[in-house]
Amino acid sequence: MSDAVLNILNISKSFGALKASDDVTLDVRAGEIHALIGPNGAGKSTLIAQIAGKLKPDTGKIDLLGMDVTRMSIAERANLGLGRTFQISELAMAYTVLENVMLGALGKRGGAFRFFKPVMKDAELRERAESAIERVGLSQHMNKVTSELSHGQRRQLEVAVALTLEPKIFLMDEPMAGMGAEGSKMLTSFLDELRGQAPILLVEHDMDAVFALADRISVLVYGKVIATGSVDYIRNHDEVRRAYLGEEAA
Ligand SMILES: Nc1ncnc2c1ncn2[C@@H]1O[C@H](COP(=O)(O)OP(=O)(O)OP(=O)(O)O)[C@@H](O)[C@H]1O
Repeated sequence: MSDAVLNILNISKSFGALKASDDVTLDVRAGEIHALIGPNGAGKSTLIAQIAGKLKPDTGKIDLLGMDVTRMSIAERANLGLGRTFQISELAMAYTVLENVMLGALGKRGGAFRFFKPVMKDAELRERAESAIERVGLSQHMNKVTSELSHGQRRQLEVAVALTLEPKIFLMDEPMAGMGAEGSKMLTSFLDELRGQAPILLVEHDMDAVFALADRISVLVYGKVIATGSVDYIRNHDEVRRAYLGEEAA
């Protein structure tokens, strides 16, 4: 049996006449960071949305841990172990770091927001949240209100929220976006370590981060995967250089 945690098989998705995903097949294997790169509008976010369950593919199949999840809801996929970093807008800005992470853990239990207060006293949940916060290096900011965090710290917080769900795989859509050089470096080393816990499908424009982290890279152009392979293979791939990397790979 293959060690693929996620298998995307012949996925296609059109918006009117536009094929945003065109017969995409790729897998994410245990222990790896698989980067998905491509020019603006290539269909990276559309593909991630189909894996997460936000969009339904027109054709094709998505297997997660050997189960066909193509028709499952976002919540069902999350419960199976599909973690994704939330967009910043999904964090509750008026709440503390700890409260945000506990809210995330609560989601896993199917609880409701109105039960939040008693939940804050739930020792097991709190412990899980605190350990996730520690793992991303935000312990000293545990009781800070989220709106007071820097952009980079909010990114770390998103990962902590995802970690409480004990994901078997992570989807990350441009985690480096808006980070300064120092923040990117820190996040790069964190993701490097995280792959040991759960493999990552990483959409990222920051090529330094991609080349530093990826075990494999898939290149999407006009909705199609034009190449999949190691960093060296992709850097030296003629069509990829023409379509996307240009001088960057030189
Ligand atoms: N809901 C939608 N309705 C119509 N067209 C859409 C929709 N979502 C995406 N598209 C189009 O599908 C194509 C792929 O978009 P997508 O956002 O997936 O690309 P991307 O590779 O993530 O781009 P970027 O790197 O700029 O984020 C684009 O041409 C986009 O305009």
